Amino acid sequence: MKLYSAKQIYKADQISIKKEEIGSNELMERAALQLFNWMHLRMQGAPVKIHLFCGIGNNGGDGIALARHLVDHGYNVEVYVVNYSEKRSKDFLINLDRLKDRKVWPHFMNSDDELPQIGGEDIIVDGIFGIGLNRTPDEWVVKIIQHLNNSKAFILSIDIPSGLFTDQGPDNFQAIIKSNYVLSFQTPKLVFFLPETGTFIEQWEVLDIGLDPEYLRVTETDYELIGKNEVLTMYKPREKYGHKGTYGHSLIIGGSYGKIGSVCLSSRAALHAGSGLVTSFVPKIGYSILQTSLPEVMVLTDTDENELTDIKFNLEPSVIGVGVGIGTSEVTIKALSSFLKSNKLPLVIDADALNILSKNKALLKDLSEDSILTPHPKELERLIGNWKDDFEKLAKVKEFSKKYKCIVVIKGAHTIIVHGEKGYVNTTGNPGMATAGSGDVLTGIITGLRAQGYPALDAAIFGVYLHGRSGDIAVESTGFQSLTASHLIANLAGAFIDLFKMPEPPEVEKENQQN
Ligand SMILES: NC(=O)C1=CN([C@@H]2O[C@H](COP(=O)(O)OP(=O)(O)OC[C@H]3O[C@@H](n4cnc5c(N)ncnc54)[C@H](O)[C@@H]3O)[C@@H](O)[C@H]2O)[C@@H](O)CC1
Ligand SMILES: Nc1ncnc2c1ncn2[C@@H]1O[C@H](COP(=O)(O)OP(=O)(O)O)[C@@H](O)[C@H]1O
Ligand SMILES: [K+]
Repeated sequence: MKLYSAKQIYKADQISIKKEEIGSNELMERAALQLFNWMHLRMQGAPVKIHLFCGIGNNGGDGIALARHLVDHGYNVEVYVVNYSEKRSKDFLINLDRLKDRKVWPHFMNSDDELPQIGGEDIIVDGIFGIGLNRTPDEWVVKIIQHLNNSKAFILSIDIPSGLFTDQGPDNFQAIIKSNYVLSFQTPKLVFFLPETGTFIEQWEVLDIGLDPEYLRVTETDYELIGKNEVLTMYKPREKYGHKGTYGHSLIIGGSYGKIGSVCLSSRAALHAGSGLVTSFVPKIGYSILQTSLPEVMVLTDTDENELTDIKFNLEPSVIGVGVGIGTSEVTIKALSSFLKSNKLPLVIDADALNILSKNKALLKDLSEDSILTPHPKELERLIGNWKDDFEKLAKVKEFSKKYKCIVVIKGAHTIIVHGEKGYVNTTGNPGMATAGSGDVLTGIITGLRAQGYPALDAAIFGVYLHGRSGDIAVESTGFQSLTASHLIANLAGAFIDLFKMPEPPEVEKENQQN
C-alpha cells in the first residue's frame, strides 16, 4: 500500500473534484458520512456524550459536518470550535451554517477561555488540525490538546492526530493529540509508523473517500507499507524438479567464545527459510556445538579457537551472512577487512560486522553491490551519526544507501527497508520480539531467501515480513514475555503457509454457505 504525502493527497483531492465535477464540499460530505457510518455502526445510538473539537480548516469542517449527522441521528453532542485563526475555510463555513440551521451552537474557544469538563466515559472527536498543519500550534491550543490528552475519554481523530505534521518531525511533543483511534482518509500517513510519532496512534483505519483511483495508481510514493499483498508477488514457488542445488548455499560467518548461539540461530533460520544448503564458519570452539545442535548444517572453522582471525573457505556460496556474535577484537577487524576486500559475493551484514564498519568507514566501499545491512537503532547511529528526528534519520539512510549502493534494514517496531530514495515500511511483528537473538534470526532468514535467488531488495522486504509474521503467530501460544528467538524459527513454517491462507469469511457468510 502506498503512503502518500500531504502534497499528493491535496493533488488527488483537486483532480477528483475536477474529474468528477463535484464541489470540494461534496468531498467533505463524503468524508463526514464515512466518519458518521463508522461511529454509528459501533455506537448504535448509545447516549454517550460526544465532544467534537473542530479547527477552522477542512479538518474542522469534517468535524462540523460529522456533528450534523450525529445530531440528525439523535446523538448527544457538544461542539467546540478552536478558533486559532481568522482564515476559516470555505467548506468549514458552509458546514457551520448547516449546523446552525439545526439550532446547534458550537462553543467558540479562544485563548483565554476555560477548558470544558470531559468525563472519563465520554468520547472526543479530534478535528482540530489535519494534514494542513504547517507550524506548531500556539501555546493556548497546546493547552487544549493537553487537556484532551489528560482526560480519560476515548479520542477518535479525524484523518491524523491533531498537532502531528504529515511529512516532518514534531518540534513540540506536548502539542500532539494522543489518539486511541485514527480514521485516516484514503491512506495511512508515514508518521503513524515512525518510532517518535507512532506512539501517538493506538489504532488506525483507512476510510476510502473515493479519491481519483487513476491518480493514486500512477503516482509514485517515497514510502510503501508492506503487508501480505505486497510480499505475495515476490514469492518464488518451489519447482517440482528442483534440488538442493537449485535453492542455493548460505554461508553464515560469525561467532566467538560465548556467542556461538547467534550462529546457531542464524544458520537454523537460513535453513527454515528454504536455503538448499547451509554452512557455518565459526572459531574452533563452535565446531561441536553446531554439529550437535544442527545436523543439517555443515561447519567450517577458523584456525583460532575462540574468535575469527582468518576468514578463508574453499567453497562458493550463493550468499554470505556475516557478523553475528563476532565481537570487535583487533584480529577479527583485520580478518573481516581482508575478507571484505576480496569478497565479490552477495552479503547480509549484521551486528558486530556493522560496528566494525562504523569504526572503519573506509571498508564500506569494499562491500559487494546490493549488500543488505541490518542495523538496530544503536548500530545505525554508529553507522550514520545521530539525527534530529525520524525524518532526518530516513534522509541520512537514503543518502547512505545511494552512496554505498546498499540496502539498509532499519530494525524496530516497524522495520523500514531503505533502497536508494525508496522506503518500505513493514507491518508485521510485535513487542514480544524484543528479545535476545531475534535479530540473528532475521539475518538468517534474509540470507536464506537471498540464497534461493530472491533479488536483494525482495529478500530484505520479504525476510522482514516473514520474521514479523512468525513472531505474530508465535505470540499466540507463547504470549509476549515468553517469546524467544527460537520460537521465531519454529513458526517460520506457519508464516509461509499463512501467505496462501484465505481470510476467514464473516460469520453471516459462513451460515449462508452452509444453507
Ligand atoms: N482529500 C482529502 O483527503 C480531504 C481532506 N479533508 C480534510 O481536510 C484536511 C486538511 O484541511 P486543511 O488544508 O484546511 O488544513 P487543516 O484543517 O489541517 O488546518 C487548517 C488550516 O490552519 C492553518 N494552520 C496550520 N497550522 C497552523 C497552526 N499551527 N496554527 C494556526 N493555523 C494553522 C493552515 O493554513 C491550514 O490550512 C484533511 O486533514 C482532512 O481532514 C476532507 O475535507 C475531505 C477531503
Ligand atoms: N516492539 C517490537 N515490535 C516488532 N518487532 C520488534 C520489536 N522489537 C524488536 N523487534 C524486532 O526484533 C529484532 C531485534 O533485533 P536486534 O535488536 O538485532 O536483536 P538481537 O541483537 O538480540 O538479535 C528486529 O528485527 C526488530 O525489528
Ligand atoms: K485531526
